[in-house]
Amino acid sequence: MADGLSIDGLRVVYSAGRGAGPVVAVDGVGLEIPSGRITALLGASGSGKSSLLRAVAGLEPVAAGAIRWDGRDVVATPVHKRGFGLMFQEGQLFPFRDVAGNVGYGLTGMTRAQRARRVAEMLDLVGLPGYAARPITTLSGGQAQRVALARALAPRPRLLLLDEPLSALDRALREQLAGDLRAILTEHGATALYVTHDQDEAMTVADEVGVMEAGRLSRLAAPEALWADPGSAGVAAFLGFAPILAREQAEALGWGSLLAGDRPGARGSRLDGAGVGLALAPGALSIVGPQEGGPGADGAGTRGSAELPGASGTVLARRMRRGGIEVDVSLDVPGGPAVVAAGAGGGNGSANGVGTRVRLGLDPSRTAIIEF
Ligand SMILES: Nc1ncnc2c1ncn2[C@@H]1O[C@H](COP(=O)(O)OP(=O)(O)OP(=O)(O)O)[C@@H](O)[C@H]1O
Repeated sequence: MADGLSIDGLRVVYSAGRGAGPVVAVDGVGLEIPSGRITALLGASGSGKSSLLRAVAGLEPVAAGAIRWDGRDVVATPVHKRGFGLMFQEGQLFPFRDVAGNVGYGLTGMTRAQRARRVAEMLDLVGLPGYAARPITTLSGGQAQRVALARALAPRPRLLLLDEPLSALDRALREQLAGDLRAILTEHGATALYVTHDQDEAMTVADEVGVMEAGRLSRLAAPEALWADPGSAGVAAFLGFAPILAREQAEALGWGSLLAGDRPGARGSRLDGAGVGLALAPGALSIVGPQEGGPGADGAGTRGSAELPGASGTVLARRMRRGGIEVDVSLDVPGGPAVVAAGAGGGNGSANGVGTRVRLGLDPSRTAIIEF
């Protein structure tokens, strides 16, 4: 008997109203979350992430399939008897209670002293010691979400369901809280299903990340494995891989060896057919010098890596991104130019301004093989 959450062939179907056909929001998903592990679900808007989480919570009816905890089907169990904790985008704290009143809300069958002890323990865990008497209305957005997390964890739920818990916060806070959240959940030994559309957040928080497309779970893997092998063009595009070069294009650029089966992370069985391509992850390309033979080119530093040749293109645009200069380059590939983003390193930009011809190097570790 499997420990933890086990979902099998889950379907969630909505009726879309008069005249319209039903909407299949979750279409035959299987997923296991072993006890003590955190799984995040990523996917475009409307891919079915929230519907899946809500069905597990008991908030949406299940059209088909099973949801089991420790091997026992909970589909017929009402929401409040599943023993699952919930946390949403807006913490939905009770504004008329103070912090302690919110965190202690679900703690039944305890003496007042026991409850106060548990509340204090939870506030320590989420980094808000001493906040028990604070009115909810005086909290910042980040503090409110920490209180919401403390409230969700306080009754020791066997599974914690988090739906976009950080989406209402600004980027810097989201990044910090995502790291804190992982530490808190792991310290607490929590089993969790975490829904988000932010891939950095998913990869920071979770042990395994699933990508949903149109109601189906396309891929489920540990973050590094997902980056090394996104599996399909759809998942790769969702993660930000661009472009995905066809085999002929990769070969014409001199990068065909990266499609070889003995590459770490590559799945050999894929490589027999012609229908494979090379997907470039963000940061895979960077300018290594002016185009060979062009003005100022001396041949040095024009190779992409020890084994790979570089590729030439024309700079179309430049921008500042996360402290570095990034350029859009129109890369000469068979079948027409492909516009790619590449790092330009430091410098004042006179060497690689808009319109100049440059040579791009490829970091082979930031590429993946895709099956079409
Ligand atoms: N109550 C509802 N009635 C009818 N259709 C619904 C209902 N809730 C969701 N849907 C539809 O089900 C599909 C999946 O929606 P869902 O909210 O699960 O996706 P999501 O991946 O969580 O999206 P988002 O990131 O935008 O929240 C969408 O097509 C949506 O329009």
